[in-house]
This record gives sequence, C-alpha cells and structure tokens, in this order.
Amino acid sequence: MCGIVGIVGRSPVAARLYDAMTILQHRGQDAAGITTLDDGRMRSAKGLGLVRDVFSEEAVTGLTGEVGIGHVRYPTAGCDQPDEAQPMYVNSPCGIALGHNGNLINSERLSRELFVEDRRHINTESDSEVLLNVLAHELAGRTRDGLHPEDIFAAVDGVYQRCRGGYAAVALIAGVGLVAFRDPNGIRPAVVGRREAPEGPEYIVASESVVLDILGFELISDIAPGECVFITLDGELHRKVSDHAASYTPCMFEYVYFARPDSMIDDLSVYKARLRMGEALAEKILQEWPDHDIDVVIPVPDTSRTACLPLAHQLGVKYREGLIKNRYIGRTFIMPGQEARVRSVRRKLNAISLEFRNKNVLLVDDSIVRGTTSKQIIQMAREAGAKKVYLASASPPVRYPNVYGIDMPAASELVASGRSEEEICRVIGADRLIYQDLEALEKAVRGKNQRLTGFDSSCFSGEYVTGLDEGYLEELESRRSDAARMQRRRSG
Ligand SMILES: O=P(O)(O)OC[C@H]1O[C@H](OP(=O)(O)OP(=O)(O)O)[C@H](O)[C@@H]1O
Ligand SMILES: NC(=O)CC[C@H](N)C(=O)O
Ligand SMILES: [Mg+2]
Repeated sequence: MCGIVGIVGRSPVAARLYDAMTILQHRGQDAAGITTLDDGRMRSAKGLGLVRDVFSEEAVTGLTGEVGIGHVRYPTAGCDQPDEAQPMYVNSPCGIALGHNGNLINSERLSRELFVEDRRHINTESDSEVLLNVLAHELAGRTRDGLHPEDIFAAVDGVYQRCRGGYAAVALIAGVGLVAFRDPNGIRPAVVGRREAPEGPEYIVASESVVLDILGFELISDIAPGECVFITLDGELHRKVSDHAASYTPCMFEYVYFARPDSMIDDLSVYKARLRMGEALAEKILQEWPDHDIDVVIPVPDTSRTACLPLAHQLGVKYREGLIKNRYIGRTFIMPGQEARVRSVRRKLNAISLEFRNKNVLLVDDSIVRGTTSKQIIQMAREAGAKKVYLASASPPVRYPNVYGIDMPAASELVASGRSEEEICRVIGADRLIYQDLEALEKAVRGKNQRLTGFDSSCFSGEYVTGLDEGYLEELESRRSDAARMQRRRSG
C-alpha cells in the first residue's frame, strides 16, 4: 500500500506535506518523495527509506511553492529501486508529477501500447509510471488553449477506460493545478478537505482522513469511485464523477489492517469497524465454543488491539497486554522479503511471562497472512509457560493474492492457501484456531452504510471486482513471489 497527499495552499506546503507523509507512514516504509510547484517550476526530492530518513530540514526548505504532492511507497510492482520512488515526472505535453496508491492489473499491456501506439517510453517496472504516461497521453490531445476542467475530466475518463485495477492518484500539472482521481470501483481510498486560511481557502487530498484532522483541514468528503477532483492554482475546486464509475467496493483490507483506526474511509470509521469485528468474533466463539476454558485474552500489537478489547469484554475474560512491541520497529507485514519479516517479528514483539504462565491464552490478531507472526508468537507464548495457546483472527483465512495494491502476489506464500482451518492450525502450532466468517466481517464493517455496493474482499473470497485476465495470477506469482525476487537479486 502507499500513501498519497496533495495540497493547494496559500503559503509554502513542503513542511505540511512532510507532516502528512509521516502521518501516512504506516502505508509505506520503503520510499518517500515530495514534488512542489513554484512559479511554473517543479521541485522534487525523493529517496529510499522512511520519511524522516529521506528528508533533511534543508531538503524540505528547498522545496518551495504553495502547491505540492507527496508519496510514501510500499511497492507492488518493480522493487525498491530509487528510480521507482514517487512522485514520478514526465515533461510532455507539460510538466506532470504523479503519486499513486494501488496496482494496475493491465500495466504490461498498457506499457506495450504506450510504446508502440503513443510513442512513450516506460523506463522502470513500476505500474505508476504507466499510469502517469497514460494520463499524460490523454492530456496531450487536449492542451490546445491551456487545460480547462472539462479537458482534465475528459483525460481522466480516458485513464478510466484504459487502466484496470485499484488506484487513487494525485497529480501536479505545471501551470494548471492539482488533479486527484480514484478508480471506477473505489478500491483504493482518497478524501478531499478544505481549510479557511486568512489568504483564502486551501485544499487537501489524502489517502486517509487522519491527515486532515492533524493538519487542521475539514473533511469535505471521500472522492467517489470514478471521481476526478481538480483544484486550480487559484484555489478553485472542480469535481466530476465519470460515466465509467462502476461500483462502490472499497478494499476490505484497509479496514482490517491497513488504515489507521482514527481514519474515516467511505463514511465508515475504521475504529468502529474494528470494534464491531471484535464483537462479531466473540459471538462466533461463544456460539461454537460455549464451554471455552480461556483464562486471558491478549492482542497481537498493534493493529488487533481495537478488535481485541470488545472481544474480551464480550467473552467476559480478562484482557491483558501480554505482548510488548518495540516501537522503533516498523510494520513487519509490509517489509520486503520473508527473511526480514521473520527476523523483525521476534525483535518487535516480546512476551510478559506472568501473563502466560500456567494459563490458557487466547491470542487475537487482525489477520493471518503468511503466518509469519502467528507461528512465532505462539511459540513465544509456549516458551513463556502457557498451558494452551488459542488464536483468533478478526478476518477470515487469506487464501488468495491481492492484486490492487497490497503486496501479497503469490498464493503459495499464504499460509491459508489450499489448507483447511485444521491444517492451518497445525502449521502455525496453535491448540485451536478461530477465524471470523466473511459475511460477519462484511456486516461488521458496513454497519449502517447503505451507499456501498459491497467490498473488495478478494483476498478472502477469490472474487476480484475488476475481473482478471486468464493466467494473470500465475504470471504475477512467477514474477513477484519472494523466490522469484531473490533469484532476480542474486542474478543482479
Ligand atoms: O501473517 P503475517 O504474514 O505475519 O501477517 C499478519 C500480521 O502482520 C500485520 O502486523 P504488522 O506487524 O505488519 O503491523 P501492526 O503492528 O500494525 O500490527 C498484521 O497486523 C498481523 O499481525
Ligand atoms: N502499494 C502501492 O500502492 C504501490 C503503488 C505502485 N504500484 C508501486 O509499486 O509503487
Ligand atoms: Mg499485527
């Protein structure tokens, strides 16, 4: 997953973009970048690593301008090359910089088309470079007397017709303004907000509403599926939903794991959704296992905490923080490479023995993906003296790859792929394993929201809202599995 932000301000924006990116850091830890626009000139700085490592104070000060965009990256295409860091830039038909969250499922074909038909050269393996070039090509036919809102909307319509997949993007167009758009199914999230500055209104676009809270902007709304938001350099806001809008199916994994709990996505509080996930899971446990012998409920920090508290409450069992997290180690799931992920779990989590010794413990996690975390913490719980170790997951078994912006491309790496729940339980070494049902999860997340068509729950159900070309998943696995990546690295 990646994080995007864009601001059309009335005073320099670089420091605010920097702050926004630190707020979105949980969405991508591999690379970060900012591009600003100052008097027709784009200024850019980007690099590999966390936001605080990429930007010195001088670097931020050098990014002058009252309009700009920022990006934090967690790759789903290409790898961790510096030239794949975003925002990316093209200079034809005018200066355009773009930051993208998501993943295109037809980028190979588009890349060939761009080369052969549109005479554009793609220089990296990044699908975001493809998206940027499609946008640039669509704008190119429409720049006769400058770019007006209708031209921008028509160009983004062209993007919707050509680009399949999940995408929320923010682009800066020199001399024109800031453009943001969201894929026709609304898979990836994006919101727009406003703030009254003494000099006039300022606008912001971001992946998550928490950025607006902290930077003092009012949330106007989510960007709708298939909607384009265009803010001119004078601070005029234009919006249009395309006829190509298809469904309203945000990514379920945002609510389960990715987003911060203090964000609102598509009118749903992530925090409340997680509380309801915990309640629903408790109901299932009580139904299937009324005579359970759980002595204590312990969350696997951080993300599962919100769901774990109401779960323990509903079971009538003590909630204890028995696993302590080292706050200086980032999210392990989004680290590149299985080796790094395995090492990090142990360095990141440690058990407080007295909460485990001679007890039947229920560990609660938000999700079990590769099983990296669960295998290790179950072992840790046993070493700390637990009598029985049970595990509950607030989401169903992850059996299918994600193709819309979360880097789980290979079914063979998912611990639940092709396995029954009993087999998974054995593999991770638990005494009992309880998963949330998909129907209960969707009900818990949706709450009373009637606007959504449903969710993209493909990693749980294997049903992909955009449909997939025959052989796509096999090709993705052969290109992006951990083994394939290691092999590529070894052969230079
Ligand atoms: O089965 P796995 O492949 O291990 O993936 C699932 C785990 O990874 C995530 O935690 P992570 O450490 O990334 O972040 P968190 O601190 O936000 O929970 C998630 O919350 C699960 O704990
Ligand atoms: N996780 C994401 O949103 C990744 C964006 C883009 N596909 C990249 O690899 O840079
Ligand atoms: Mg976790």
